[in-house]
Amino acid sequence: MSKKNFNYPSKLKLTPMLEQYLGIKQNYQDCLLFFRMGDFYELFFEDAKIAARELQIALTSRNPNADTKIPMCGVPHHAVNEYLKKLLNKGYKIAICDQVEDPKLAKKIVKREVTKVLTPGTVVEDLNLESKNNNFLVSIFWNEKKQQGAIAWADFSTGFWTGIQTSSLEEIWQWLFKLNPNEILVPDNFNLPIKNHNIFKDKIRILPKSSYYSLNTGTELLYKAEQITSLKTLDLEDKPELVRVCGSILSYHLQTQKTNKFHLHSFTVLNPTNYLILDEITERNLELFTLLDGKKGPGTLIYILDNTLTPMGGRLLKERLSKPWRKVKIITQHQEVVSFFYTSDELRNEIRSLLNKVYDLERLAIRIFLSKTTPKDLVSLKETLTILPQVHLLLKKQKNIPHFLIQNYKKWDNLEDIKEILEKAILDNPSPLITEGNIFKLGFDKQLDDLIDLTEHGEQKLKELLKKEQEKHNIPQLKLGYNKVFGYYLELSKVHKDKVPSYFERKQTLVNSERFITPELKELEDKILIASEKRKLREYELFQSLRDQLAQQKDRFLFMAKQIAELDYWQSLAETARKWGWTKPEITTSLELEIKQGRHPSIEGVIGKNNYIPNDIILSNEAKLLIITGPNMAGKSTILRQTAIICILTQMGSFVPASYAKIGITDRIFSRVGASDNLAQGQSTFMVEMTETARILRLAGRKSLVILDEIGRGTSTFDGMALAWAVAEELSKRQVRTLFATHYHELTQLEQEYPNIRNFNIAVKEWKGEIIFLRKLIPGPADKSYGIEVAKLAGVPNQVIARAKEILNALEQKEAEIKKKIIQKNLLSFLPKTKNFNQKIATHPILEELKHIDPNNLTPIMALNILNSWKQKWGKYEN
Ligand SMILES: Nc1ncnc2c1ncn2[C@@H]1O[C@H](COP(=O)(O)OP(=O)(O)OP(=O)(O)O)[C@@H](O)[C@H]1O
Repeated sequence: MSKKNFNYPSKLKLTPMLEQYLGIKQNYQDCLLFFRMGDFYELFFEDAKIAARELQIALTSRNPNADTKIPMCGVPHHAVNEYLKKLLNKGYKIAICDQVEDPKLAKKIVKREVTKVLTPGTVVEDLNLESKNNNFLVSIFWNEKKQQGAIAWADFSTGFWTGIQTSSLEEIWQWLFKLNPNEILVPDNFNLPIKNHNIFKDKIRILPKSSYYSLNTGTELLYKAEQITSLKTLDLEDKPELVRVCGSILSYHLQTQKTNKFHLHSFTVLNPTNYLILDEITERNLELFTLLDGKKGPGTLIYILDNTLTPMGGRLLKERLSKPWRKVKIITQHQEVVSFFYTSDELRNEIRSLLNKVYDLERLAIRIFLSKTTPKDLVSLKETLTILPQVHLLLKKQKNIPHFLIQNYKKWDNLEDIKEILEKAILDNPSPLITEGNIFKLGFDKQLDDLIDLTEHGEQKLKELLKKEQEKHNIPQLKLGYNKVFGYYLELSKVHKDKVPSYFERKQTLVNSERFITPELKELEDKILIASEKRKLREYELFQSLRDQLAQQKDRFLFMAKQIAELDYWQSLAETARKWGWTKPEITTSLELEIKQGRHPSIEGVIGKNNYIPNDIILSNEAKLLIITGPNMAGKSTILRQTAIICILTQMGSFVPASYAKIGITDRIFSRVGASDNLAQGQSTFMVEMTETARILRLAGRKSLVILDEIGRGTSTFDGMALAWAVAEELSKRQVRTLFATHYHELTQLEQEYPNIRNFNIAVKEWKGEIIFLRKLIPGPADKSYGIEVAKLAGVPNQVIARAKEILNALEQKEAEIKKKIIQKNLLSFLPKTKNFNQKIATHPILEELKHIDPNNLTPIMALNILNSWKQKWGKYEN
């Protein structure tokens, strides 16, 4: 929503309240202004129309009888969060304008100020935050002249932020799609397709480049926020575009958080070479977080993988799944710890039952620091802190702990001092609001104790005073009363007039009695009447001071939040491995990949352990590119995806769904799987397919893993096949580890020409005219397509199936025969040879060995041994 010039009807007669409203609204034109009036937040003019429509609440008018009406709607203040949540989800920016003085003390009109600005990408309150998801705000900058740009992203609710500078605009888009942020900041000169991009249009905030993206302001803000004196400290001295985007995020921080306190962690420049790069398309194709149709839940990898119990652990798991490691040392360190938790079910169960009671320490710490915490937050903090020492003790008791885990828990800080304060201070079930009192326990503060005593025992104290006066002057007839005019009074019948002491001040004379007050009674009355207000005020003061005290401990809280997240991550991977019978993979720096009895975890999760048929896959120097053929529905895509998923899991330090796996580290995984059109971006299905293929061919290297599913099928047979053929050749020549599923049977001839290409197919059986899927990957090409049989299975009517068969027969006999002759028999002989193919690589190792064997000098035993070694090496591809 952007309203540059806020207009209101000029004929409007302005009341002081409206004048105040308009004065404030001028500065928040791009926000919906929630204006506090008594127990309601009201919205006026255009804001009211939008809110009424979006929130489905009644639109009324402030001055129903006037000529020029003011549209208005409102929501009760105690339910405001629900409404805010809805508007944030729809991408609105909201300014909350509160009454900042006591209305009773206000001389004319109560003072109001905007106390916070909420935007979808910057909220830190528990509003629309999903506990196990990060809430990213992204900022982008592109310097057209230098052809250089940067992207940075921050989660204000956890303090995490990072970014990269790059000379590739495409890389910026990749990150943007992958992060799928809730809000995107861009400078006003940003003349790129993003502006028109349907997907992100509601999330974009266009900011003035000169102020938000200035290099000087960016540098100054970074100095202030990170408390540094040189950009070198953050490795930013040679990254001006990144400094600009960081600056824009910090400026936005100032604007929205309404505080000069920066709470983001130390900025780290992201180094992509540390990670296995999975672009957004690959994440989507492999259904890591969402299904292809965008839904979450069963069928996604995260659904199977996530056995975390804390929000921090859940977020960490997602982060690592989207960015697994690339360094063997790091992976094995984590793998050892996962193994440790895997082997002891008892320990894991105990840890799990403790972690289950831990709250979101990370977000609690940030809310405390930003003074946005509630009494309930402090109860959650207290409960979390009671768990920490128990987890610590449990870990300390264990034997044979991996060194990496010891390092982790040695630095453990149980935060016992904070726990003690909270235990003394906060009630177990405090009031949800900080202004309502009823937050603190007795014994925490003497002044508050007196006030609580008065509010809760005032009546008793009055009775005690009465008794004292009765006994002192021997007038048991003295009574206590109350009326609105005098408040509390002492009453005595006229009969005992002579017993009235001199300090009793007469207030009223009735027919038979007289009413008095005493200085002591007056003082007690004042105390009682204002004690309740005073108590609220005192509790508010105490809460603020406790919050400030806790805010200073932010780094300790965040450190422990990290420890807990890490622990939760390990136990979760161990739990998943146990649940699904996964094994620990071997990791190597070679380019090999060997998976025995591999399964697709998400499909297995849906169809059940017993219904999944495992498969072996070997990629080696001699089998770098596997051409996988087989009928529709046989399981080609599944095997492609499961191989990629097993690599990803390995590099997260996880166990994998296989009986054995040896995985050579991968730097990038590329996928071209299935039809995904991007009509929103104005591209056809075939165009998307080719754009993705082009990207793979540009970026894939020997350490990458490429999975290609039926490329070229979106165009005419010859065009498509020619493209698929050429792409396979290219990847084979570049020795990129590739799984290539295709329906073009002609491609299986590539095996004869390229020594690192191998044919595989997924076996099916025909039985009484029906097709039975065996789901087994076996060497060699598939014999036929079975397209019509699969169509029959899908319920295509019998008459259509029968007719299709007729047509197929005819085609096969006549035209198809001619084609077959040309394509299948002679294709290799008449296709032009490719250039620059390295013959040395192309030679099959067996042939290479044969060259050096002299049969005349071989004994039968030696010959048998050689044969045996070949059998061991090459005989794996048996049926
Ligand atoms: N190994 C397996 N064990 C059990 N079920 C499997 C296995 N592999 C695949 N399936 C089941 O078969 C379905 C189809 O598999 P998949 O999509 O991989 O086939 P495909 O050969 O790629 O088909 P198409 O060529 O039509 O795209 C999967 O959704 C899954 O339910």
